[in-house]
Amino acid sequence: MTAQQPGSVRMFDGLPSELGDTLARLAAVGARISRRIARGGLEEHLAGAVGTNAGGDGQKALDLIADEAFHAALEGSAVRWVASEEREEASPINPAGSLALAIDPLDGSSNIETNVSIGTIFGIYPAEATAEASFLRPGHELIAAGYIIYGPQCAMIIATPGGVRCAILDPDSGGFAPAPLLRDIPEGSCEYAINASNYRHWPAPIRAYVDDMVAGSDGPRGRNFNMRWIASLVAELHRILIRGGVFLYPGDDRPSYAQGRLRMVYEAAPVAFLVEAAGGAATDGCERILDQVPGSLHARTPLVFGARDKVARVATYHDLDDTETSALFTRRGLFRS
Ligand SMILES: O=P(O)(O)OC[C@H]1O[C@](O)(COP(=O)(O)O)[C@@H](O)[C@@H]1O
Ligand SMILES: [Mg+2]
Ligand SMILES: [Mg+2]
Repeated sequence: MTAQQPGSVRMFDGLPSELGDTLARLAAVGARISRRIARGGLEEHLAGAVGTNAGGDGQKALDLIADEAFHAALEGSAVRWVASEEREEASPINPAGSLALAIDPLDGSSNIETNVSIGTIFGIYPAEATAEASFLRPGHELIAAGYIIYGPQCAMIIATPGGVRCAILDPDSGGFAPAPLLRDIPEGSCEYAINASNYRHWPAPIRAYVDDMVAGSDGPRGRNFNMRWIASLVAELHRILIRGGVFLYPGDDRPSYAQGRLRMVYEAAPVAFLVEAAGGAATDGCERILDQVPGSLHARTPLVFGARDKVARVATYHDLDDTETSALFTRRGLFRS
């Protein structure tokens, strides 16, 4: 692999130049954030609390550092609008720009001080005359989506209608190097990811689905499963792209969690676009994420994504009637795999 300088457009060969340039700018910022994370705790405390964002989440220092760095890097670019998790309203950048960028500048903020993988998630639409028209639209209108993962290895994964690209940051040169293309999401994994501490708050179909996996070889699925929960969406996504499995963040009955925790515009839609490009599926439990239109910039949605067969199975639990979802798993023989 040949290392390239951050921001080099070679990584984005074959893409329209304005899109390639925008992605190169995101890559350059990602490389700088990765270095800053690696030095976290030496000169600065990146996990220090600094405020609250429009979604009501506490903001950490790195949330704002990343948000400001991405906005600054887009000055003079083809980006007309930026919608960020950290800003209540979308920001106008270049009135003549043709692109609209939705971004979660720093995903997995609760993990900053724990030295666990965190990331940046983004989706790019053709820009419209207003921010609302640019972002409040179905995700299938995205022209690119991707993420940068800041982990033991920093990698950037991008999906366009032409396929999925992967590049890895060479820490010696400071440049991204193209890496072999990922395969489609593997089927047959026994791993699922969900924050099980919310079990008592979940709707009955999600409880039934998880009950049947927890029952393992003694239950209707007749096999054992393994659970993972990193609490960094990018890290769960990266694992699922590499190894398969399924991720669930359902709506639940906690105050303000009726639509789950994850936001449609800059988390769920870009993730869904990428997962579908990698041969997987993404739904809100039943319906395809990419067909849904968010009602506002920070609207939440339940999110289920991963291997197609697993995501489809979650939907089948929503077709069961109440007596079946509330029954003990031994009564759901229907789902024996
Ligand atoms: O703490 P919980 O409820 O398990 O939620 C974890 C989820 O929240 C997130 O951290 C939300 O993203 P932000 O860190 O960008 O707010 C996801 O990365 C993760 O999947
Ligand atoms: Mg996030
Ligand atoms: Mg975030």
